[in-house]
Amino acid sequence: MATHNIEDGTGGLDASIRFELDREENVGSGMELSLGDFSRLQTPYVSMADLIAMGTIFAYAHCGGPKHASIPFRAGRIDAKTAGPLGVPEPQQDIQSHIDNFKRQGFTQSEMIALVACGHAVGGVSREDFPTIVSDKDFALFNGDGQQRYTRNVVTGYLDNTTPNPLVVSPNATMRSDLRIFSSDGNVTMQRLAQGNNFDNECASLIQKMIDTVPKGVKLTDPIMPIEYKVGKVRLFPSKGSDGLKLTTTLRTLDVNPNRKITLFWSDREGTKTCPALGCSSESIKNTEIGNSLGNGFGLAGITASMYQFEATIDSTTSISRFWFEIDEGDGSAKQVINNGGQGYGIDQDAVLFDPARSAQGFVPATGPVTFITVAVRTSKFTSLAPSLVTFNPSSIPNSSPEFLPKFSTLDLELDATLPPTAGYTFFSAKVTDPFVTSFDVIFEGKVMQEWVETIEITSSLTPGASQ
Ligand code: HEM
Repeated sequence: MATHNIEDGTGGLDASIRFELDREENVGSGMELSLGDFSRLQTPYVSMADLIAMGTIFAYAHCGGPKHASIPFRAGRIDAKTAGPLGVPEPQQDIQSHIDNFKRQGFTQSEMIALVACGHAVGGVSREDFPTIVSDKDFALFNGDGQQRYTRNVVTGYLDNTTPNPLVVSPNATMRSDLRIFSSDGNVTMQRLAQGNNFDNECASLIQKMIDTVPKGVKLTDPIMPIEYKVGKVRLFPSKGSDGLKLTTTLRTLDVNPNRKITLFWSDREGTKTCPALGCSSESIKNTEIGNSLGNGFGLAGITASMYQFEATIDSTTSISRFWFEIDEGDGSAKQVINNGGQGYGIDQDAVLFDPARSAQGFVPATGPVTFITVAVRTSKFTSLAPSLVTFNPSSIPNSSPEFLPKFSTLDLELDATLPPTAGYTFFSAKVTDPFVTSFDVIFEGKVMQEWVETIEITSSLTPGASQ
């Protein structure tokens, strides 16, 4: 975001760093390593810039950032297609350059002082990148805590002259940028940060301001908070053991109640031949507690949530048009219906379906790691055109450059003679040999029929030695 210019709205957190790694001002391998880590989480819907913002929030929490000052996440950042202007501040620059640089980005002098202190509340300087700052060890921490964790010691240690921060005490006075910055207003800001919870609170709001600094025209969402009931991915496919269809989905609730029972209801696609007027039903088959660690957004927000799994058998002749849930908390209170404001959750089509039961991942001796993807097409809808896939490799690995740009590829499916037609469906399969593909869309007659199927949804393994 150091490229932002508040006057003309250009630059900001747009992941242009991926095209700027060879610049002098971006010395070191840290950025490339972080981009490599984040890149695997890119999806067709989540930009690298959003991942950098989210990574900052998680890093802050995981390094011991305070729970009372967590940073809200807003989404919607758009990745730059090319490098941005120069602008990352460097330690040898004079104080006026730093004040001007931060002003260009939209930060006052006092905000600059606090933000630099917040940034340097974790991490340190490595000798390899800055031998003129650190010469006696490989890595010198900013804080006097001796540990890689967030601490306001970067402020208190500076004020009481015990800080080991190399950008304050380096023998090379030219490189003491933190000293020049922290003292630039006569320590007024640093004194304020040392009081009460000021450091935690100001860091949270300034780091939020930093990650929400985006180019003009990019519109960020409101902070993303978990909704009370969240329906997960829905898959409908011909059952393997019977002549029916299988529907799998999940419902996430925001708390844990061991007495809770959730039932899935659905209505037919082709009228009400088999389901009673109030719908067919199936109880959840499993529930799992999620979110009790910092590893996900629930943990960060201090919430423990539950995920209920459903696996219902549907008559393939009547099929399914919509579904809903009924929740019994088991405490005598009235049952609650979760039905998308009365409309139910729709199944938009049952003609072309990704089939997780007939798809598999594994290792084929001749080819290496492979994913066999099967798609079921309602035999009555099948013309002569087979479905195809658009696959997504988030970081173009193994042929990736340090830019870690995602790669889309098209792959045709072929009629699969090993899978006899079942429940009115004919099966088509494709072999994906790129082990880095993380998701795909299923296309039929030029339309996206199944969007963003993730390869982690394929849980079956190939029998060793299979060649399929
Ligand atoms: C005038 C402004 C700044 C200067 C001159 C500066 C300078 C530096 C230098 C020289 C390093 C060592 C990098 C290395 O060894 O490869 C560093 C590390 C770091 N800086 Fe800054 N910085 C500034 C502002 C910021 C800001 C605003 C933040 C974030 C809010 C920040 C966060 C960090 C972090 C987290 C590290 C540790 C990286 C690690 O441990 O690998 N810095 N900074």
